[in-house]
Amino acid sequence: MLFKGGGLPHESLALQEKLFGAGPDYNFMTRIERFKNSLVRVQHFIRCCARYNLHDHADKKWFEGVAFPNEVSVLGPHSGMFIPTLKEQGSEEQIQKWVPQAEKHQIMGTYIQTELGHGTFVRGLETTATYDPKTEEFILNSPTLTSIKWWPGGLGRTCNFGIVMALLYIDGKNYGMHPFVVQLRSLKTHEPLPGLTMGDIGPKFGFDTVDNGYLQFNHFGIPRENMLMKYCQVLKNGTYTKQTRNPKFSYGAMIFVRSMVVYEVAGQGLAKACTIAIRYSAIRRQSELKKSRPEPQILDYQTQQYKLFPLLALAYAVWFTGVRMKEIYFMVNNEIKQGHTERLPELHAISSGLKAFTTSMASWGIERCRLACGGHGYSAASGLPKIYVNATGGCTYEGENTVMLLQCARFLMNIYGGVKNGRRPSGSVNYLGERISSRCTLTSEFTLKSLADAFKHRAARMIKEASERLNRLQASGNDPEDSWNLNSVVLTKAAEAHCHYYMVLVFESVVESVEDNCVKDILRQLCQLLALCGIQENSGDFIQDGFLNNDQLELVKQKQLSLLSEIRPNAVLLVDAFEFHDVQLGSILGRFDGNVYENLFKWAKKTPLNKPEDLIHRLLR
Ligand SMILES: CCCCCCCC/C=C\CCCCCCC/C=C/C(=O)SCCNC(=O)CCNC(=O)[C@H](O)C(C)(C)COP(=O)(O)OP(=O)(O)OC[C@H]1O[C@@H](n2cnc3c(N)ncnc32)[C@H](O)[C@@H]1OP(=O)(O)O
Ligand SMILES: Cc1cc2nc3c(=O)[nH]c(=O)nc-3n(C[C@H](O)[C@H](O)[C@H](O)COP(=O)(O)OP(=O)(O)OC[C@H]3O[C@@H](n4cnc5c(N)ncnc54)[C@H](O)[C@@H]3O)c2cc1C
Repeated sequence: MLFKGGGLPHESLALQEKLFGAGPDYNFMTRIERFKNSLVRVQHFIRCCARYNLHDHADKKWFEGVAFPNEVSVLGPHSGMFIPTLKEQGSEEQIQKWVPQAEKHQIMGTYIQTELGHGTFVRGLETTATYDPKTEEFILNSPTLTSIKWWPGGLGRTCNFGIVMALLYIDGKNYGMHPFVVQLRSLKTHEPLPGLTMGDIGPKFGFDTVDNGYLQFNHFGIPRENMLMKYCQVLKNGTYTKQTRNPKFSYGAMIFVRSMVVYEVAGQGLAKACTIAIRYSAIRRQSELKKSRPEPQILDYQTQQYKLFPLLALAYAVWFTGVRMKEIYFMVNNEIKQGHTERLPELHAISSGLKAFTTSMASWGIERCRLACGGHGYSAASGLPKIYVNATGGCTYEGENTVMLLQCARFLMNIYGGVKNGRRPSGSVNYLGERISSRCTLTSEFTLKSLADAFKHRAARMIKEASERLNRLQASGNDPEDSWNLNSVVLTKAAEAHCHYYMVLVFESVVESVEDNCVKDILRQLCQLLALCGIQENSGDFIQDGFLNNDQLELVKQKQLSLLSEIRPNAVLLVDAFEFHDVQLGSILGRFDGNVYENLFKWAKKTPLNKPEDLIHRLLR
């Protein structure tokens, strides 16, 4: 009950739906079959929403977790980007017009921003929306090959609507990127509307159940009322008006998804991978520890614990950080709605930084879990390849991770510069205004406070050094842009150090808030392990300025190893506590009942390659 709160009843309802629990095995399907199967599930999910009166997004999420295990469906871009953008950027009238239809799935939409030539550099996008006051229409056009929209999820075959990000032109003047609601397909025939060339972009690393698509506009007209007009308006006569506002408000959909990805993608993905690898390691026996004794569970090898328990600690840390990130998003977004925009830069920085930091760590961690399962980890039956290919997409979509770290670093440099000029920082960066002790307080007790302080010291020092290096590069004659580029590796490392500290701090605060002493002790061990592994893996950062000495580093190593044995008795319980149902894991290795071998054998017998009458059989005969 540490995690799920009120979600379980909905999950149980979803598990009762035969269509979600059974059906053909994903691993034996072609891409087209996977896509079709997902669409059937989408339709059933929509029926369930009506039947069980599921309106609240959180309630729907429990259903989605069962209906689309370890994959993204076309509902992801629809409910995660299309509807939120309508709500956030639309006028009251526009919200009334489109949101109810979208929530009832009468129209299906996606978020259409990226182009063949540009994804990261949003200001480089080329699609144009030119206002014609005579017809009171915007004419959408793709003027170049590189301006063809490319990637939006659901665009290829499914969606009949989309929010298109395009450059607004009035009277030859470019007003920058704006969002437009565009009907893409006929609501009767589902055919693309005339003036649109569109389709699926082809097979990908993962995301088989999503039809990521392309879209080329050939002077395609849409009504004036279809520009989302909460913040900017184009009047009938072509007059452009805008509220005093931050121009980055139109990037709001990206902040929203980045904030959600920490928990939904990184936290869930890594927790599932750890569940599979740790349960399997308790079932699998191999070699011998002592002569003439039964083969031990592989989880009893220290090296196996060293591979998996830090990842378990990381899974808990990312999970807690993801929950905190969501809370912060909704809190700051409410402030923004009431006109208080002061914390937008911080929200942008922390959501960009954590999205990048946690998806990279989770992606690396899921692959480590797969390796820790030996040969069977390489089989699709482990469920780990599917978890990996879908979760690792999070390193790229919603802002490529290096670019996102640099956005976080940009904010850190601004804050640090402000501190030098006497400004007091607050929120997630308030430590940059503190006098940071240069003396390490770590002792063999390894209190969570002393561990968090070590990460604080590292982040503050690396931010300071990145800032000073930037100034030196400029002082030696480089212009600001070249100085930034020449410093960008150092900047990304400073941003990572900031995010790492933030994650340790969140974990520490969760441990402190737990009342049950037994649970508190176990979580404290995990938090210690997370921090100690972070110190060891980045030991250079901690010893470079003499903060940590060799003796302390030796203590770190010793404590890390002793924690492995302390965590071992609770390891399986700690993954069971994530409460993933077998349907959600999609893994034979991670089955709750532990019947791994019997089911691997059954599964292999079902593989299509074993069917007697097929082309291969004829060729081999
Ligand atoms: C209620 C629960 C609901 C749960 C719903 C579930 C949600 C989903 C959960 C899981 C998702 C799984 C499914 C996902 C499916 C995948 C969908 C994928 C979609 C996409 O990928 S959409 C396309 C995304 N594209 C990008 O992210 C592009 C990345 N690039 C950029 O963001 C920007 O171009 C940039 C930030 C790299 C640079 O922008 P720009 O050049 O314009 O700006 P700069 O000159 O660098 O900076 C200027 C200034 O602005 C600040 N800034 C930049 N961005 C923002 C922002 N977004 N907000 C606020 N401020 C911003 C920047 O820091 C600078 O500030 P200073 O001048 O330094 O002060
Ligand atoms: C699974 C998936 C789903 C997606 N869904 C959608 C969707 O629904 N809607 C949509 O509009 N888009 C979608 N996208 C597109 C996605 O948002 C972009 O691919 C992403 O923003 C990265 O942009 P890019 O492809 O231009 O990468 P690039 O910017 O070309 O990145 C390539 C390399 O260049 C580096 N680089 C680029 N710029 C800089 C810089 N300024 N400084 C340092 N290094 C830099 C990057 O770090 C990276 O190593 C999706 C992508 C994927 C993979």
